[in-house]
Amino acid sequence: MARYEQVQGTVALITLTNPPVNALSAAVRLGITETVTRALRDPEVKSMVICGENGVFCGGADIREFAKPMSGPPLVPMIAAIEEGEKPVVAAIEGAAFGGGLELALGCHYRIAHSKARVGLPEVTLGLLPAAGGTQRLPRLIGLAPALDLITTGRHVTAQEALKLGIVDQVTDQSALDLAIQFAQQVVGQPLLPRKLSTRQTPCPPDVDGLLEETMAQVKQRARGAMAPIACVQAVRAAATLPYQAGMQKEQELMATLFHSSQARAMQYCFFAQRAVGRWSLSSGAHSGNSKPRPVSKVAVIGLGTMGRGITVALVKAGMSVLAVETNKKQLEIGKQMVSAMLKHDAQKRNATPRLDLLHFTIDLLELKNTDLIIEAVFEDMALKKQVFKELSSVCKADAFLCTNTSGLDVDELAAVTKRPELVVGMHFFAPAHVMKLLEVVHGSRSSPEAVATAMHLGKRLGKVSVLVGNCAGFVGNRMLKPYLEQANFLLEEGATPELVDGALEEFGFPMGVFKMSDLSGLDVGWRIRKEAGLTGPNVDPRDPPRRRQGRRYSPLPDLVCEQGRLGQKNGRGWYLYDKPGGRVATPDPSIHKFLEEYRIKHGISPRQIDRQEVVERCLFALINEGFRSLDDGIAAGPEDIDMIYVFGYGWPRHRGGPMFYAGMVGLPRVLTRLEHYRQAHPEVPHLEPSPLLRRLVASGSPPINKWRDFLQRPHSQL
Ligand SMILES: CCCCCCCCCCCCC[C@H](O)CC(=O)SCCNC(=O)CCNC(=O)[C@H](O)C(C)(C)COP(=O)(O)OP(=O)(O)OC[C@H]1O[C@@H](n2cnc3c(N)ncnc32)[C@H](O)[C@@H]1OP(=O)(O)O
Ligand SMILES: NC(=O)c1ccc[n+]([C@@H]2O[C@H](COP(=O)([O-])OP(=O)(O)OC[C@H]3O[C@@H](n4cnc5c(N)ncnc54)[C@H](O)[C@@H]3O)[C@@H](O)[C@H]2O)c1
Repeated sequence: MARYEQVQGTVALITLTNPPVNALSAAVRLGITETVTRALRDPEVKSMVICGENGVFCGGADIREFAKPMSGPPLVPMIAAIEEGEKPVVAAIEGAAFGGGLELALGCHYRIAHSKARVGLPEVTLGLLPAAGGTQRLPRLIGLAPALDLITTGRHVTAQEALKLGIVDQVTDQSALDLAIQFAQQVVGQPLLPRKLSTRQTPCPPDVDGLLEETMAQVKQRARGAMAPIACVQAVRAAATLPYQAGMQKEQELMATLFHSSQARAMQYCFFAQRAVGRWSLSSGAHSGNSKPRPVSKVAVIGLGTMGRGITVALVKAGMSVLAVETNKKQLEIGKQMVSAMLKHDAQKRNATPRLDLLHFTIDLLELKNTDLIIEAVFEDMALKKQVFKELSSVCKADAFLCTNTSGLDVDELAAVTKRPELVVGMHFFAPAHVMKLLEVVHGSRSSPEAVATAMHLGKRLGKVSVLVGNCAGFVGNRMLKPYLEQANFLLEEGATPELVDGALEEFGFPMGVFKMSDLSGLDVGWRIRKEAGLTGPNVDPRDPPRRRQGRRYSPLPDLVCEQGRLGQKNGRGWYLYDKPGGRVATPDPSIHKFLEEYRIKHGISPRQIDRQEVVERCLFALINEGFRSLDDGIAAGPEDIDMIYVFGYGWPRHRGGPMFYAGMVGLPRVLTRLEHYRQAHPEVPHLEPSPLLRRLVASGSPPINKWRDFLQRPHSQL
């Protein structure tokens, strides 16, 4: 797993050979240990170069090995042997040097990078810290503040930034390997001690404690309960305050607390799940491996509201030409101003030029005749969307794909009004569409594999995590959100306050609780949907009592709040009070408390003490239960799909792995028992009835999450 060659007479070239990313598996570590020992012993060899095969230096430790018993030579002594050796070693970094890969490079005496290479210590994103000396060597090389930044965020750094920071010694547009070999010959005989990072002092600012405290406070706030970022600060502190060996000891101790933690397992599960959801398949036998996307160069976006603007920005940022369409000149001008401003703002942040030349605006649908793919983002109104799809079907070229950004309407119903139902798919973006990483690609019953492949591929080009889902009301994400919102409202009826519910969910790790999130989205959005569904407004069945609709318990609280003119952040009043319309800082509102008290009195409800555990269980177990139903219906292909939808689209804390992974961590029998308990207490809430799949899994001994697919009633039946 490490190839040994002698080049230019005196240079030992060691190549890591473990495709696709040359991860440091046990075999690779053994290969490095043996080849380095050989080179150090060979009197003909004066220096060494370490590189990776196939244009990638090294993607770090082999993450798949973390779940198995450790075998092979450990990384720390392997890297120490390279650094301590008396022959200069140069790392030739092409592609990527991440995690253990960069730590290996830091053990080398020099680093040469290709201009397209990226480096970083992303262990924190796996629930770990860089534990092969990274927390001790990087600060000694680049200083305390930049090392804290890189290690606590895990961000990837370009070769140019790495050169500026001093992580690499040279960057080249040519072959990094050729330059490294040349370099390795030139440095023979030069003093090696100053190049050994373990011998250096960490460059620190005068107020070390102040910097560490400030960083710790920021990290704790960002971490939302994740342990790894905090351990990263503690480890880097050791690099600034302790001798090297004691720092290494601290690094190992901190790693020991993280390594087998549920958070690390959750985050490593997310790493692989994110990649797995890209490998989609349909019941027809079509799959990502045998279905080719069609090239798309011209895209149109219909509707330049909240979503259309974000989608347009995302497309332009990916270098695509976009024709943006609105109903009239006034709306078009507003949309144009907004999109241009968003692109300029984004370019300014990146010190780049906004690609306004890729944007075209029109109110004339006839201009769409050469477009390859159209994304409709008009109001959530089936009649309007059908009208738009009919027009698109007649004006667009026969093989153009027609996609809808609907949040949950029936994709088949839209496809049916076109002459090309096989080219219709859902592309459900999340707000703000140029920021949020999730794309639900909705497969209608007649969507072709080519249409699915093209939408999935387009999502990838936009930098999204694309997840293929089936067609049902709300698809996967919004369908599961319904019981979650419902439970939150019931908790208010029973005695909770918005801040109690939100506090419990934020403590769980969500960036904001359900009521703050609703205020942010706008309370009128759900109100409109409930009116259309006949749950409130003039279409309600007059025989329904106020707290019952369509045969089940219903809470009119959100409708009553809207009727008071409280629409959320947009007008400064929702479940909370804001300093001004559009304000972001939520303050508990005594008039909402009074309103809730009066409501309970009116409906004869005796408020009770509700604790945080009940909030988490009622809201999240109801959501998880619907996740099991979506799996059993074949609307979600697997638990990983649901988990990635929630992590990337709904702010589910990554260190808890997603709702389905979390259910497995809590224990399926416990989730079942608690749902049964709440169902008994609230017999009029069908969403609390444990799903048949959950029952089957528990009856089968609660198999691990990677076996759940074997228990599905209709695997892929809807896809
Ligand atoms: C009492 C107990 C004491 C316990 C103490 C234990 C001490 C243990 C000592 C450990 C020492 C720690 C060493 C180190 O600090 C830890 C690490 O290095 S962790 C790994 C850090 N690296 C990363 O996070 C990088 C991960 N990879 C990527 O970001 C990307 O893959 C890439 C390298 C940028 C390449 O991107 P792409 O080209 O887009 O390719 P893909 O992402 O699709 O990947 C292709 C394929 O490769 C698989 N893969 C990638 N990286 C790894 C890896 N590091 N290990 C295993 N597999 C990897 C990836 O999953 C893809 O495969 P697929 O999933 O599609 O089958
Ligand atoms: N807002 C969200 O958070 C969100 C998230 C995901 C999906 N969606 C979905 O995206 C779609 C758009 O939602 P939004 O929030 O952007 O709505 P919005 O009200 O902000 O914007 C809709 C835009 O469509 C334009 N429009 C209406 N009819 C049109 C027509 N015939 N031709 C061209 N333009 C037309 C309107 O002028 C308006 O600018 C909806 O289907 C919604 O359910 C919204």
